[in-house]
Amino acid sequence: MSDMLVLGFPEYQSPAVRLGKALDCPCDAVAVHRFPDGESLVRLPSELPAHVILCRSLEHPNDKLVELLLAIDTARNLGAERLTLVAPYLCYMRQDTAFNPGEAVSQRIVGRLLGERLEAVITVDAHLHRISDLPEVIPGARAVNLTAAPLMAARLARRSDGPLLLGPDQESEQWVAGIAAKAGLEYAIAHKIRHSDHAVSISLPEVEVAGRTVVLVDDVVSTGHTVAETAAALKAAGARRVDCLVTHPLLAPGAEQLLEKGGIDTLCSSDSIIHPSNVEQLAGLLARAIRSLDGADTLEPDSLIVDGG
Ligand SMILES: O=P(O)(O)OC[C@H]1O[C@@H](O)[C@H](O)[C@@H]1O
Repeated sequence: MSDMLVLGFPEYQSPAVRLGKALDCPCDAVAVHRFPDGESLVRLPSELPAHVILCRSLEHPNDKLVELLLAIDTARNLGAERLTLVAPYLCYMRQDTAFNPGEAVSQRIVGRLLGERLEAVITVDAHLHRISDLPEVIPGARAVNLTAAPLMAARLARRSDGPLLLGPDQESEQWVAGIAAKAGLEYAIAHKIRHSDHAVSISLPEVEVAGRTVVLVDDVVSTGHTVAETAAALKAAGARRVDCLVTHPLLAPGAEQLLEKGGIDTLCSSDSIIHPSNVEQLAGLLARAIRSLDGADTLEPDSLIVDGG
C-alpha cells in the first residue's frame, strides 16, 4: 500500500483525482449518504495508509463540516496517523469578530475545530481580513494559505488586449496589485460600501475606462452584487468589455443572472469550487504545498500567503 492516499468527497471527486495524480499517489472516495431526515452517513475505505489527505472545498459548509468531522474521526479509528485537509475554499473565514454583541466568532470556532483534529490544513486565497495569519486562525495544525494569483497572472499575461485590472473594493487590492505586477498590467481599485448581503454601492476610481477592456479581479463571487454593480458602472462609463476573474466561484442562487444583467462578458475561476467557469486547476499548486510540508518540494514564494510551518 502507498503510504499516502487522497480521499475525495462525492461532489469534489474530480479535483481530488487530479490531486492524487499530481502527487503520484492513489485517490479513493469518501462515500456519503444523506438520510431523509438530513443526517449523513460517511464511509471510508476500510484500510488506510499512514497519511490521509481529505479533499473537499467547504462552501455550503454546515453539512460538509459535520461530514468532515465524521470522516476525520473514522480515519483515526482506521489507523491514519497523519491527516491533511485540502480545502481550496475554506468556510467561515469572514466572521472574524463579533460585529454585534452576542455573535459567534465563527472563524475562531471553526479554526479551532480543524486545528485540534488535523495535522495540516491547506487552502487557497482564504478570505482573511482583520486577522491575516492562517496559522493564528487554525492553531495546532500546519496551516498553509496558498494563492492562485500567479496562475491568474500568467493567464492575464497571455492576453493580447492589455486589459485594465480592477479590484471592486479595498480588500481586493491584496490580489489585484500582485497579479497586475506579475502580468505587467495597469490596475485600479474601486470603492465599495456594503449595505447588506444583497446591496452594495460602488464608486469607480478616477481612471479612463471608455473603450477599454476591464478585468474585475476578486477572491470570491458570492451573491454577485459586488462584481455585477461594478460591471454595470464600468459599462455605463463606456467600458467596451468587462471580464471577471475570481479564485472561488461560490455563486449563490441568482448570482449568474446578476452577472449577466450587470454586463459581465465572461467569468473565469479556479476549480476550488466546480463550475463551468473553471479555467485554472489548482492540483499542481496543492501538490507542491503537500510535498513542501515534508521538505520534498519548495513553493514559489509568490504562491504562498502564509505557511504555519
Ligand atoms: O458581493 P458578493 O458576490 O456577495 O460577495 C463577494 C464580495 O464580498 C467580499 O467579501 C469578497 O471579497 C467579494 O468582494
